[in-house]
Amino acid sequence: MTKYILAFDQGTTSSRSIIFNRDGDMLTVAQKEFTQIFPQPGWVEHDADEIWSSQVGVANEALARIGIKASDIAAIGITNQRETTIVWDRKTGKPIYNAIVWQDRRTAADCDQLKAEGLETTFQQKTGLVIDAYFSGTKVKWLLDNVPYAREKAERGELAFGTVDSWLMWKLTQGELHITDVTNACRTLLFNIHTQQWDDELLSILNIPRSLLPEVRSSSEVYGYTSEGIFGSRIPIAGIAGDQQAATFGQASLQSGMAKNTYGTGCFILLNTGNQPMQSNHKLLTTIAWRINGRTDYALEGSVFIAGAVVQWLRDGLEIIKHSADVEALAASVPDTGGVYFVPAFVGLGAPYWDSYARGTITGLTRGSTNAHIARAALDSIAYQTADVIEAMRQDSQLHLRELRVDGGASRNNLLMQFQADILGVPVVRPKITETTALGAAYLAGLAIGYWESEAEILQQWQADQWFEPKISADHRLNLLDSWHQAIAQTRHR
Ligand SMILES: Nc1ncnc2c1ncn2[C@@H]1O[C@H](COP(=O)(O)OP(=O)(O)O)[C@@H](O)[C@H]1O
Ligand SMILES: O=P(O)(O)OC[C@H](O)CO
Repeated sequence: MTKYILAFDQGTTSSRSIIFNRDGDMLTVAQKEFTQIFPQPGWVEHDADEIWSSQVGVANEALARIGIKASDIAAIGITNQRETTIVWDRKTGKPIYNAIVWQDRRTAADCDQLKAEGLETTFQQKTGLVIDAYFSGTKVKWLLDNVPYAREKAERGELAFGTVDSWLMWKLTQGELHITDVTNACRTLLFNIHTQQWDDELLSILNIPRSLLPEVRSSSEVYGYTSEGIFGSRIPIAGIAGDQQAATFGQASLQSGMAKNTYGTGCFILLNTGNQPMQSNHKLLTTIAWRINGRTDYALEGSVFIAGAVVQWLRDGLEIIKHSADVEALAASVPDTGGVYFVPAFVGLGAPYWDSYARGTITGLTRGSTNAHIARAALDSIAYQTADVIEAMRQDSQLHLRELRVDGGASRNNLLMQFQADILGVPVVRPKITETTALGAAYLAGLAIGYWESEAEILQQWQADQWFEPKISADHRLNLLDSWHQAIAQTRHR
């Protein structure tokens, strides 16, 4: 009987389950959006039970669609929205509060306080991260300080913390396993990326008891099996990685110097830097790309908070398009932005600025500006933000990128991809399989059980679909970037 790999891709806006075969072909995708909860401005939550029910629901749907059973699945790989924080009661298995999502800014003032205490270097040297509300650490502290009796319970060892991978693993094994992998652990502000251990000094700064924390494992190994009641028969769970690291793996950016950008709600650019962590001098993150068979690869990451989400705002806020895909035709109806620049700092700015208090700005409007100019400026902003990150990577690593591999919903937009190549002066390449996040998780699981033999096999499976070559002159590029940086300056919080 042919066996398949089932990937769980638990994202910010939807849960997806995708089934792959040995050739890395996608046989089916089942997807379900779930509720986004905005209790206050700047706060974003998910219902952790809905995360679980939607994920298991789409897994069953995917199996049913192609008429296979759990016993036909060789292994499950899990990939997930990162940093999103869940704390649950070990005895009842019930979350003590909603999941606090990576986008949530409620702990921005706590982060300011940590910075004022001069702790930036300590956190950066140990975790590779900047102090920001984006990461899990201050979210866990907030839960312990604000949910009634949470701290007392945590101190008695009654609570468990996990990112979404840990939560899914706990549910899949009915409370048998409380684990995470290094790629998720390294996004918490609590994990030392050099020793690959939870760090007592950081735990004490944030006042988080160690008993809350999951055991940290590699990204590719048989961690355990799904409980019998869930899919009928027990399936090995053999891969875990945060979604951006999984996408880097799925893009076969397996060698130092290779980079990918995923254009979803935000944009996440990861540059593989090989077996040594590279510290950034330009506010990029040093992150673990994966750990396989005792070997750790690292990446430099630039996280941009608003990318495809600016297109959603054109759709839902301004209502100038009906569907996200309509933005391409509207933007292409004008030759350029007519001098309009749009900085979509709706939730502040991520890398390389890390300005929590910047807000969105549109500059250069004239009587001649139209919806089309604004749409084009919105698309361009995605490419400019990426260019800022890649310039910071160039300065940090001295590497000149040979190509940028792209994926994610907005990478379908050819106008955007062409402008991305133009503004970078680097070719952009879109692969045949753009579900690279799920594919990466499938590969990690498959490697652990010998379904795929080696990373060399994975390198061979990656195939380009479309190339976008830079077409504008270096002078034109510099002028555009200069105007963009003037717009950024107007956006910054002073
Ligand atoms: N043709 C398009 N042009 C620009 N943006 C698009 C297009 N199609 C989808 N998007 C944007 O891509 C995002 C969805 O991509 P996806 O990879 O599913 O994101 P996520 O995993 O963050 O939920 C949405 O923000 C949407 O506005
Ligand atoms: O779920 P996505 O694709 O928006 O990715 C979210 C990132 O993991 C946040 O760090």
